[in-house]
Amino acid sequence: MIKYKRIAVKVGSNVLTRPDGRLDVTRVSAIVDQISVLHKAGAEIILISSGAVASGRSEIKPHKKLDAVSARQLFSAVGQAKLINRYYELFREQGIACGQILTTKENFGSRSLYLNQKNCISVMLENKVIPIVNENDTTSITELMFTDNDELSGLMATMMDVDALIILSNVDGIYNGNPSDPASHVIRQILPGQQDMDDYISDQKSTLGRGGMHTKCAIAQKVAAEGIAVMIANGKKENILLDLLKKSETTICTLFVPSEKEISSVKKWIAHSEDFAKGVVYVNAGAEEALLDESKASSLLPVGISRIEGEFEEGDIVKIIGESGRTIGVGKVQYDSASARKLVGKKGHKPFIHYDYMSLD
Ligand SMILES: Nc1ncnc2c1ncn2[C@@H]1O[C@H](COP(=O)(O)OP(=O)(O)O)[C@@H](O)[C@H]1O
Ligand SMILES: N[C@@H](CCC(=O)OP(=O)(O)O)C(=O)O
Repeated sequence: MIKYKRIAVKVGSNVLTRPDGRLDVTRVSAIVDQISVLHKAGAEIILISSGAVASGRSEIKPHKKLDAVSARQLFSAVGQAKLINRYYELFREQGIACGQILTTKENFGSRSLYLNQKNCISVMLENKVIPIVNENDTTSITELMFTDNDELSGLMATMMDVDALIILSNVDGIYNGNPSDPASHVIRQILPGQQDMDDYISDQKSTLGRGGMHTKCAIAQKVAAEGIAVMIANGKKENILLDLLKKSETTICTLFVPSEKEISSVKKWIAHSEDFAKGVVYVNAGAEEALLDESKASSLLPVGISRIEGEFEEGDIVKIIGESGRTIGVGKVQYDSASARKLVGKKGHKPFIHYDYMSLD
């Protein structure tokens, strides 16, 4: 019996490649076998798989030295084809259909693109097809790339309302010190709103990883705050996925305990939309206090605004900043910037951001 119905599984580059950089077909096969068991037991799995750049790099030797962007484009174009081909054949041997989704950060930037993408994955799941998601590294513009696939997996987990997100890396979880120091151990559980983890985590990364443990941890905390259980575990261990789900008490990982607070799906989208903010709204002290008062739900009214920056349309996302300069949150606006500027500080108008369309930090 599996505890979770819908699960997002993210597999890092290092899990899927050998020390010499080649695709580790045995590991890919082991991951596919475990996902197949879960799929056959009735779980809906969304696989977020890195490994395109790493598998392309070992496949092709460029004629001349390439700049970073060209190298990423070339290696991912070749590597993604190789990777998805492996997955396709391995899932087919299990009698399971899989499909490829290559996405970019822009696809999360507007509600319509977001819902379109959500629809695609929903229809795949309804038809028992396993979605295999990766960033489209061939067309992603450097400034608009996901920090790494951990960020992408967090967005996917929230968008698809999964019950659990499992992040498979090359370490057993988050250590309370340097993972290679025998004196440090894996932190087994992190409660909602718990401590700042930065003291434990170094900037050290695995050889092929992009974001490192800092992003993994920040994403995991954000996703858990939205009610989704998150586990960081070692994808190189035999049967790790099945053990995490069937022998959770005894399997080493870092579990981010999900918050019990109910959050609407639009609020979840807004919570992950800060990078797409088209403008900034500065609020006065009274409005800041009202917004941050957890005992009641307050919308942001024009009377609480002191200044507006940027040009935006109704329905765009803006960042909310308090008098001290601190970012309070983000929200979807009910005015365009020109109309809003005319109403700054004025009473008796509809909310600039309704509470239901606001996510506070
Ligand atoms: N406190 C910590 N606990 C665990 N790993 C850590 C810690 N601090 C830094 N790391 C590094 O984070 C790496 C995993 O992140 P990353 O390189 O992004 O992997 P992936 O390819 O799986 O996304 C580990 O290999 C480890 O070197
Ligand atoms: N989209 C890239 C993934 C880069 C990345 O985020 O890697 P990782 O930190 O190992 O999950 C690829 O497939 O190579």
